[in-house]
Amino acid sequence: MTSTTFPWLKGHGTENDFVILPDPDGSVHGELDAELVQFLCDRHAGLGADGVLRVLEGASQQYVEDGGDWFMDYRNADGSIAEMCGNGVRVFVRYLADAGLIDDKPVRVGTRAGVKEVVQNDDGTLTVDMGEPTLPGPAGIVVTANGHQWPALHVDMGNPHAVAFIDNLSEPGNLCDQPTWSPQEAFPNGVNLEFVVRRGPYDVDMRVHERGSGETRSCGTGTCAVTVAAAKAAKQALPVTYRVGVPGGEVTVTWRDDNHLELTGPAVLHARGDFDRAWLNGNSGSR
Ligand SMILES: N[C@@H](CCC[C@H](N)C(=O)O)C(=O)O
Repeated sequence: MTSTTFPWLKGHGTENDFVILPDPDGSVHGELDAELVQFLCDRHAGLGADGVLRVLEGASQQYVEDGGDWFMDYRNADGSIAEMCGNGVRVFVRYLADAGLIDDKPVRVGTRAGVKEVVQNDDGTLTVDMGEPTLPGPAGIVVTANGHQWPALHVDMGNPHAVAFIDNLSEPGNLCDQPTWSPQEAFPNGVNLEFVVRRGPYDVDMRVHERGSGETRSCGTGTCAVTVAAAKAAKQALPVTYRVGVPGGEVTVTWRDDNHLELTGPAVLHARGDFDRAWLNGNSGSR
């Protein structure tokens, strides 16, 4: 039996924004359903967000075998489940700290892409050990947007990314429209698409079309995928650190010599409230 009202918060990491749903033992939302996620993320009829972060205590989680102190149950705006969210996990830990649920020690957050350790830095940023990238291929992936085509590199950060280097960030046009890729079989479960301009040896800017959310103002796993693609393209030795600019700000990504990626960036909480499920039921006929 799920509760009639439930608390929510809003937060963002470089303007990749999320509805946070505290649900320590899973009793508030039960099996979080896609329709509720879609409603909460709706920018006109709901609260508006790129995704939902449900906060579960590690002990109650059932999704990852190797544990974690907390579990981040991440959903895209369309209600689909994704393995990992690099901006979301920083916002998740910001919430835990703000709620007094953790101290200032590193926290281990379970995700569907394994456990991620997050450190709160003295300057207010958070650093996430994002783990190792893989480059599953195949070679010859092509991404098409706005009548342009680019070769792209498949980088897996627990979730799938295709990274294309372009000349100008306006070339992909209106990324509200879904870009396409070939071969289709390269990404049977969909893909996050990054469009990148190199500004310097360790400096890039990007836009992203996220699987399940459309164009967003930032994507943390995407900034890691882009760092991998950029460092590989330039044949740079590890460790290497990049500044990655996104429409909503910038982050720093280090590809360490142990092959792990480390993502550092801000996380902000900016609103909270209580939601009455009756409103959802009452409004469902008018959508
Ligand atoms: N915005 C996130 C990524 C969220 C998941 C992605 N849309 C997917 O479906 O894989 C990030 O900051 O990493």
